[in-house]
Amino acid sequence: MKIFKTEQIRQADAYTIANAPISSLDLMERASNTFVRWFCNQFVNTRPIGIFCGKGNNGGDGLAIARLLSEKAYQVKVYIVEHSEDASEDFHANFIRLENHLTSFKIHSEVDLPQIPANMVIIDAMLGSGLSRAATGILAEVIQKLNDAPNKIVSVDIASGLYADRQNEKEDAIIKPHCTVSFQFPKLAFMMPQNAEFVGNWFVADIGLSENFISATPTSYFYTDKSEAECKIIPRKKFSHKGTFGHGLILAGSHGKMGAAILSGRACLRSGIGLLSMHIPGCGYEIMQISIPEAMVTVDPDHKHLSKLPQIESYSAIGIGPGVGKEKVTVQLLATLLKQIKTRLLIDADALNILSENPYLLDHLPEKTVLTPHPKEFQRLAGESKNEYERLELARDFAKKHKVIICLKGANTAVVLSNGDVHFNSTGNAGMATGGTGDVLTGIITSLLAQGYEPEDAAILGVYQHGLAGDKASEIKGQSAMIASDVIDKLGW
Ligand SMILES: NC(=O)C1=CN([C@@H]2O[C@H](COP(=O)(O)OP(=O)(O)OC[C@H]3O[C@@H](n4cnc5c(N)ncnc54)[C@H](OP(=O)(O)O)[C@@H]3O)[C@@H](O)[C@H]2O)[C@@H](O)CC1
Ligand SMILES: [K+]
Repeated sequence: MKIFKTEQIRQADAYTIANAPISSLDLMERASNTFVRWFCNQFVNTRPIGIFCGKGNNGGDGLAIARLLSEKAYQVKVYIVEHSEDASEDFHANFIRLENHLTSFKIHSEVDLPQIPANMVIIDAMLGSGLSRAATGILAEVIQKLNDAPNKIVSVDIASGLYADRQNEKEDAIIKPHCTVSFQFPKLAFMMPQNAEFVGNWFVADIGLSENFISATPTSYFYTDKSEAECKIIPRKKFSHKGTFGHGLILAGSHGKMGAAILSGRACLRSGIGLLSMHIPGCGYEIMQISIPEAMVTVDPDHKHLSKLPQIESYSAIGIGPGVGKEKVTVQLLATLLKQIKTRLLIDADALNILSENPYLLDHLPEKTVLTPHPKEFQRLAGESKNEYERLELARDFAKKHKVIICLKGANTAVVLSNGDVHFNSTGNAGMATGGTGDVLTGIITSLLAQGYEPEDAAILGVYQHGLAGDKASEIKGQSAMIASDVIDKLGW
């Protein structure tokens, strides 16, 4: 799914109005109807509803929603926050339509703020994608009051006060909704973990903006949902044999960190690879043979660390990093690998830290190498950033400069391609913030690379499947009890 910036959403809106043809007022009615259908599935009409409207089109949606809900026998109270003398045309039209149904209350200043009954559901329609500056004055006061109340808040399109695609200041007044119903597209702001409390659970309501416009308009931001991920899966043909699905090599482990090697190896095998070899230090030989009988093992001459690159010509993909440490001999091994490798490569964990500490190696990265840093590893690699928007830009620049693919791990892991495109992931949960899940991801993506998936697809699909398996694991174990091995157990598609 594409993610558009505010200006592009406005253009999609205008294009639809001009070409559908549909009037802007009817489009607002359609959007409001879509919202109401969603809302009625969530909340019964015995609960009072309080709708807080601004005076732009977001407020216009609020007024139309108020009328439509009251037609469905909801008890609705409408509050109009008088932040401006002027109102948008469609706000005005809906204000007139509403007058036959309901009286509205105007909020000019603090004294007009209403008492909010404890069971009232709040609909936030004060400011939408037209936010041009931080909410201040009476808007900020209403936002503060609603945030302080224990009531459920549902934001229309986007939380009032939250910029759709740029950074807010720390002190900005922003609604903290339980959920957001966004029209047609998710907003870039929803992808930023720092905004979690200003988004809540979010849903996209299709309001029928022009398909032609959407498909013809380029964007650098995408959201990988189920249908997009499933399209990438290459079906296994009936007459396949193990040679069909590649032979991967994972270089992993050191004394005390053989678990990382085991997790990545198991995940690799559970993700469809034909054959897997593991190159590990001497101390891990028996551990590995017993833990993963399906894997072939080559043993490094060094007992505790990886020091010597094995023969690599026969492999269709190589993954390196989980648990390898940063010993001098391992730095040397990575440098040799980068010189010799002619196949697909993934670099993770300590191997990324080796790159950060030896930046000359960055110039030797093969094109479309997949890097899987968590935020701290990325910071070591590319430098500090003030916020998540800045970090994303840094990742895009880094990916373009070094022609690599970066999976920036976190909630909504961002897969940044070497052309600067960003694919945010839709699966995964906080239960995956536990040791070893990164090693699992290394195994999955190495497996897909070895099977012949293009590196872009391997990264996007691998990240998606990793999160999906995490979601399945959390359903059974719960987020706090699940561990990385549970994620591996739930792999499979
Ligand atoms: N996507 C779609 O196709 C559809 C979108 N629809 C809906 O339209 C919404 C966007 O509407 P919108 O452009 O009128 O913007 P919205 O946020 O309601 O109003 C902003 C108004 O307030 C002002 N203002 C801005 N910041 C301010 C501040 N801090 N404090 C005070 N004032 C501030 C600003 O004027 P300004 O002062 O900047 O000139 C403007 O007058 C969108 O979110 C969705 O709900 C649907 O109806 C149909 C289809
Ligand atoms: K809103």
